[in-house]
Amino acid sequence: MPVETGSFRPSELVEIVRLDPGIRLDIRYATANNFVGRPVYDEPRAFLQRPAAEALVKAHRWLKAHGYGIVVFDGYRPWRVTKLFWELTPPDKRNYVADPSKGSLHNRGCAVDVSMYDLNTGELVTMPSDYDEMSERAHPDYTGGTEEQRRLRDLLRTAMELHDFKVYRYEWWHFDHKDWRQYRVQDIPFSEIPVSELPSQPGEIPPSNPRL
Ligand SMILES: C[C@@H](N)C(=O)N[C@H](C)C(=O)O
Ligand SMILES: [Zn+2]
Repeated sequence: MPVETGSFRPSELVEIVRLDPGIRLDIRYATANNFVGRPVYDEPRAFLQRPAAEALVKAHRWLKAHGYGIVVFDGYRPWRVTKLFWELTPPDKRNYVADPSKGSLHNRGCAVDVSMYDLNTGELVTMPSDYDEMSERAHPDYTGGTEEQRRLRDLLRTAMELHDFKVYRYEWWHFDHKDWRQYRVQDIPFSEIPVSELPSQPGEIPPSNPRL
């Protein structure tokens, strides 16, 4: 684990679906359908630090007016999983995984991997690349693919960037929350994450302005 000095906020990891059950999960790291080829999580769950989780709920509600909802592939990720990803990824593809000597922003509970589903059909949308595809098609500025794929990718980016997230320059699905510097790298498994005493109810998060 990286040695981190300085002061940090106490961790308050919240389970995303408790804030808004309309946010869907597709936790491929709890299945064999991921770039490792086997499950690396015991449970298909997703957590974020509270400010990031609340911002994600606002992005999801903003997207509603456009006919889409958020699908989460991954949120908080224990550090040992970042270390495993790094070890299994060829050196020339390591732009697509975080260096464990620094830790991933996922380890701080402040990064989230997301896509969108169509509110009418319930289907996951098609983006210019698959999730975790380690190629230039994954880059948020990739100019290939279809116009519709790029429109969807750019709509997701707009929704997230209006709500305090920043896209990662090599992955259209990876977004960092602005508060990431305030939280430490952690390695606790999902089963040991304390249950928050104060789960926000859906109505407690003010709606974002859908006209923005
Ligand atoms: C592994 C991929 N889904 C991802 O999250 N990559 C970034 C760079 C990370 O590991 O933090
Ligand atoms: Zn990510």
